[in-house]
Parts: sequence; structure tokens; C-alpha cells
Amino acid sequence: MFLTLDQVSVSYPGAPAPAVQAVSLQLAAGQLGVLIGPSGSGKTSLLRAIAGLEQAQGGRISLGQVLLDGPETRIAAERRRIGMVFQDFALFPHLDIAANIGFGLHDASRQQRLRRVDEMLALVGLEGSQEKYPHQLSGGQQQRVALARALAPEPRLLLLDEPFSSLDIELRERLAQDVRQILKQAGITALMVTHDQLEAFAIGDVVGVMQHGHLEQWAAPYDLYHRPATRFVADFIGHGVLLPGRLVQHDGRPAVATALGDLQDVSAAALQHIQAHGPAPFDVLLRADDIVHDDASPFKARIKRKSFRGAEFLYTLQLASGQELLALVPSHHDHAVDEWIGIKLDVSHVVTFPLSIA
Ligand SMILES: Nc1ncnc2c1ncn2[C@@H]1O[C@H](COP(=O)(O)OP(=O)(O)OP(=O)(O)O)[C@@H](O)[C@H]1O
Repeated sequence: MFLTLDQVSVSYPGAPAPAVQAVSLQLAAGQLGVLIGPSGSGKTSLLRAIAGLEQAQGGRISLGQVLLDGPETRIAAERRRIGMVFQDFALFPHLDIAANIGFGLHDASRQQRLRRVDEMLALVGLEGSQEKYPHQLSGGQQQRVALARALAPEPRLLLLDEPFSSLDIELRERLAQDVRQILKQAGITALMVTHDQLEAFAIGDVVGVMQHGHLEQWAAPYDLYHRPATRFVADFIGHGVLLPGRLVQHDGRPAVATALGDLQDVSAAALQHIQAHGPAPFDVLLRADDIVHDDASPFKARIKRKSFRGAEFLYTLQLASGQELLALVPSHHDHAVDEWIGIKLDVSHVVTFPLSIA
């Protein structure tokens, strides 16, 4: 692994609890990692510890074969060869784009510097912008220049802290895709912080969810969505509700009984997880895409709210018991609020949690 964090903790003087608590994660060379989590969960503090701007009070941080931070070692921030892009991405307004990008290339000759600036502008798709000034570029273009500036000195690792948060939503979505492509093309290993789940999924090979300084899960986006490790992750990532379930036998095979029928394809791993809860009932996670509209189904739900999302409607449904559910339904099925529709389950991964003791 290229970047390795082993039990890293960060505390601020006088704070009641550590901002980062025993976080371990790994990134392979060339991988893009993303940290998401609520405000104050410790994402920025972790990034700053990796950069060397904050001292880790416990644990180890290694990059390649080099121990950056450990019990007896501490390499200064400026010697870590780590690039950073922050949310305000302040470019120097009085310097042209070439000078902005070449700013960190202290040891290069003028010719090397110009060549590197050209390469970086080509990488971010802004060829020919050398002599422009930041105010002549759009927000998205300025952010690309900030990326080019961070990549120019060939950092071993790039850290990005909410790099798109000052841009409007449409631009953010487009730029997220572009940035992933640029970073992959540059072969750089990067770790980014964002608030935005879609952005995390668009960019990350691996995504981590933080809460109260803990890393709750560090996994591929698909696994995070379909196999959330904790209730918090299940709730934080995507639309989901929890429905009571219990283990039953269906034609001699284990199944999970719910108010919407039995789930029959229970994997061995899910079964093991359920059995570890003991014989008690448990909660089953149902995502909006696990619930399918089917007029022939005996299970009916009332449409409580609906929101149009282009290709789909996100319906908030209510069962006769009062239990609410979410369902994504193709938008050619346009039903009215208060209408009762047939629904059935189409769950590919059964995810369960022990009942919480309220
Ligand atoms: N310099 C500091 N001194 C004292 N406490 C700090 C400092 N920086 C952050 N904290 C505290 O550490 C905790 C984690 O903050 P951090 O900024 O790392 O979270 P975050 O997840 O990045 O939040 P956000 O998404 O709002 O940026 C918070 O409780 C915060 O108040």
C-alpha cells in the first residue's frame, strides 16, 4: 500500500474529545480516496495530519516506504512532498496563469518551468491560457488551474479539501468527473474531503465515512451503498429505511420475513451476520431502489410525497401500519399523491442491523 494510516489520532488542546480517533486506512498507488461525513467529524483534521500541518498524537502515517509521522519520527510538512488543494483555491490575482502554476517550481530552470506549465495546462484542458489572469477565467477553470498548480511540483500525494464547495452544483458535478479523469491520467494518489455523497461516489475508488472522529467504514462506493457496516453509514449514504425482519424457513431454506414479504436470497455472509444477533428480530435495510412498483403485488402503500428527478420519481410511501418507505420509480409511472400503489421487494443484498435499544 502507498498511503498507510495506522491508528492515527488528532487532539486539539482544551477540546473535550479527540478530533480524530484511531483512524486506520490504506490507499494503493494511483488510487483516489474520499472522506465524507457530517460537519465536525474530523475530515479536515485528518487531512491536515497527513499533510503535517497538525501533529498526530498517536499512530503512524507512512507514504511509500517513508514513515512521515510516528512515535519517534516527524517529517516536516514542507519535506513530505504532499500537494494540497483547498476550497477557496486562492490563485494569486496579480500573477498570470503560467506564473501561478509555476509558483512552486523553485529548483527548475526557466525552460523546465515553462515546459511543466504547458504540460499541466494540457492535463487540465486549458492549453493556451498561460498569459491570462485568474479573473479572466470561470470558477471551474480557476479550480483546474489550482489543480495544475498543486500537481506541477510532482507531489507524491495530493490532498483536496472540499475543492468544489464554492462552485455551483451543476459545475461541481461536471468538474468532479473531469477531476477524476485528470488525476487518473496523472497517475496520482489522492485523498479528498467532501460533504457531497454523489461527488464522493463520482471520484472515489474508495470512500470513507467519518463520524465523531471515527472512520466508520472505508470501502468501495458500491460496498458502502449496498453493504453499509453500521446504521450510521446506512443512514448517511443514500435513501434507506429500516423495516423489522425475522429469520424464517422458506421451502426449507433460510429467508427474512418482512411486512412486504419474504426475502429469499439470503447470502451465507448475511445469514451469519443475522445469526450473530441471536434469535431476536432485527432491522432490514431497504434502499429506495430495493422497492419496485408492481400493480399485481398484494402489498400496497400510499404515496405520501413525491419528488420528480427526471428519469425517476422518488416516492415517499406509507404502509397501512404507518411505516414509511422510499421508492425510486421510473418517471413514466406518474401516480398522484394519496394514491395506493402495489409494491414488492427486489433486494440484491440483504443488510441487517441488531435492533437498537431505544
Ligand atoms: N484548530 C482547532 N482547534 C481546536 N479545535 C478544532 C480545530 N480545528 C478543528 N477543531 C475541532 O475538531 C473537530 C473536527 O473538526 P474538522 O474541521 O476536522 O471536521 P470536518 O469533518 O472537517 O468538518 P467540516 O466538514 O465542517 O469542515 C471539530 O469538533 C472542530 O471543532
